[in-house]
Amino acid sequence: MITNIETFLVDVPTIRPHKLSVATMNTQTLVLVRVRCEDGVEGWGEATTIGGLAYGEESPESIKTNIDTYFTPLLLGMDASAVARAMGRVRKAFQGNRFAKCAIETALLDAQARRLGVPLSELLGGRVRDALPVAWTLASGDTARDIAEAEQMLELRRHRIFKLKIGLRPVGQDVAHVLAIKRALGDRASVRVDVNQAWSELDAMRGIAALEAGGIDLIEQPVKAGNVAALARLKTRFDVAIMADEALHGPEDAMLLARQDAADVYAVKIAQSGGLLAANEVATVARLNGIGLYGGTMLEGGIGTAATAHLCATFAELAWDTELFGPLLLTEEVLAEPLVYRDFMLQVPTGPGLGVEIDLDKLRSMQRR
Ligand SMILES: O=C(O)C[C@H]1C=CC(=O)O1
Ligand SMILES: [Mn+2]
Repeated sequence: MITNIETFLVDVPTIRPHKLSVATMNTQTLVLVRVRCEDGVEGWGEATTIGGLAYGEESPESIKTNIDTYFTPLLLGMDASAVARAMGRVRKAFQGNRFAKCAIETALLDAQARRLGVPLSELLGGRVRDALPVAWTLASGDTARDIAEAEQMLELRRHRIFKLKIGLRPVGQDVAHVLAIKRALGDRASVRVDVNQAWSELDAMRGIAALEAGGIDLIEQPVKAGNVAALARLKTRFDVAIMADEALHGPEDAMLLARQDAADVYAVKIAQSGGLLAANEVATVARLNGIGLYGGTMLEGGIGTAATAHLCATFAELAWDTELFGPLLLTEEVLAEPLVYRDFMLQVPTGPGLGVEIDLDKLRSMQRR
């Protein structure tokens, strides 16, 4: 039986400013959920988003309030080991709130996997890989600093895939910035861009042509999420891979984008999808339509990152790797033992459930009050 649900907001400074077209992040607010059960088992989930309300329509504060006010009273007393049944009631009772649903579902699945003594990946169908290649986002806003950061990551053997955040400056300036970085790194790295919806279709036609000619491998969400027709036209027009991110809010969007042949790659994000199982459905739609997969992040800490890693470990094909670097962007760790990044890969935890332990004292000392 579910006996207690607790939510935490934790403000953690980033290691440097992280500049997106929609926000500049100097701190990240982790939204964490602990579900405790009568049998002594507990599970953790995460509902972290980016830039308050700048990126999505759920804020850290609204997620916490909605879980505390609506989800918790509904869930208390339910059978903790009947996860699908509990989530069915949640989905029936509450519209939207994908991040909150993801955190609750993750916590229930973490608890159930611990109860069964298996890694979460085994509840999700079984892992086919133990480590995942991880991209790093260069987003300091400064070309020379980004190149130095990339060189350092290559030297450390931590990342050899780099995603550049653009869309804030005029197209010509952004293109010059990206191509300078690509020229410096050459064939030693895959360089990709994320426009976070900032371009018009005309901007995109100019920008993508230049980026494609300069050897950039992937263009993420160049135009507005709602402009699926433009995304489809860009996919047809260019050879370089086009990835849908903000346009994807779960399995229905995955179907819609596939029907319109709008993207070569899907960024699979568990919170954006409304949970691990919905994210798995997004991946299934992609697979059935010949669309490549990329393990995406909302710059979560160790809990959400581990959860996504367990899901990605079950994908037969993961052609575009992952960007599961969230904890590395933060100055503080909430896990007792940090996730292991080695040889350009994140090692998927092997212990029961998420396979991570939370440092509760530390968490409480950082908790927003
Ligand atoms: O992909 C996004 O839009 C959000 C996020 C993921 C990596 C990063 O730097 O920002
Ligand atoms: Mn993105």
